[in-house]
Amino acid sequence: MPIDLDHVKQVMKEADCLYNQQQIEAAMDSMAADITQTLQDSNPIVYSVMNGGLIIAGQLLTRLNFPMEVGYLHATRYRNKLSGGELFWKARAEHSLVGRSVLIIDDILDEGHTLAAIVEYCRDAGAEQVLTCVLLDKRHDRKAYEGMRADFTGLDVEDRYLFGFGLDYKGYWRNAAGIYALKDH
Ligand SMILES: O=P(O)(O)OC[C@H]1O[C@H](OP(=O)(O)OP(=O)(O)O)[C@H](O)[C@@H]1O
Ligand SMILES: Nc1nc2[nH]cnc2c(=O)[nH]1
Repeated sequence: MPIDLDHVKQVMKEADCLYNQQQIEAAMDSMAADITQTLQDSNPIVYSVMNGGLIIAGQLLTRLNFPMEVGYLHATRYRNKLSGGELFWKARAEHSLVGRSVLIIDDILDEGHTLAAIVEYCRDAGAEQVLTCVLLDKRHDRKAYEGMRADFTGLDVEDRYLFGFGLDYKGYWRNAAGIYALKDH
């Protein structure tokens, strides 16, 4: 069934803006400095996790001024729904990961099952080190394992359904230049 675009627009009107573009840019500057310090001499392969990682990866990568290869992985467990299910792989790595440093960039660490599975996949494929970077870490106690954190985190965020800056509401608003929380969620 096609989605009602008036509903999509209404969702944005009623949403709460949790972080604006300026705040996100400051967080990306800070992450870029930390990533540079850690990875600048390691010739990493940097993967964006599609689809949500697209915007943050694009904007973060231009802040990193050292040699790297860039690609994407595509794994999803929400599939435009508001709650997650089993992880479904759509595209795996094209490079050999043997002996390499790998940086995974995604929009959010929520329960963490997506990132945990991707890290395990890269390690199994022979990567020497696998580091993770997320714009957002959702605060709650439902993580895949206790104390789970990414190696680089932009902003902590409250436990609500979010969209914007890569995150979708039913496939829409990934393009929004801020982080928004759905009304009453
Ligand atoms: O920490 P988790 O609870 O596993 O959730 C985080 C994942 O959920 C979203 O992806 P989604 O499956 O919605 O696919 P998408 O990136 O195409 O929106 C997001 O981009 C992360 O990859
Ligand atoms: N759009 C969206 N995708 C998610 N994947 C995991 N958590 C979220 C969330 O809050 N919003």
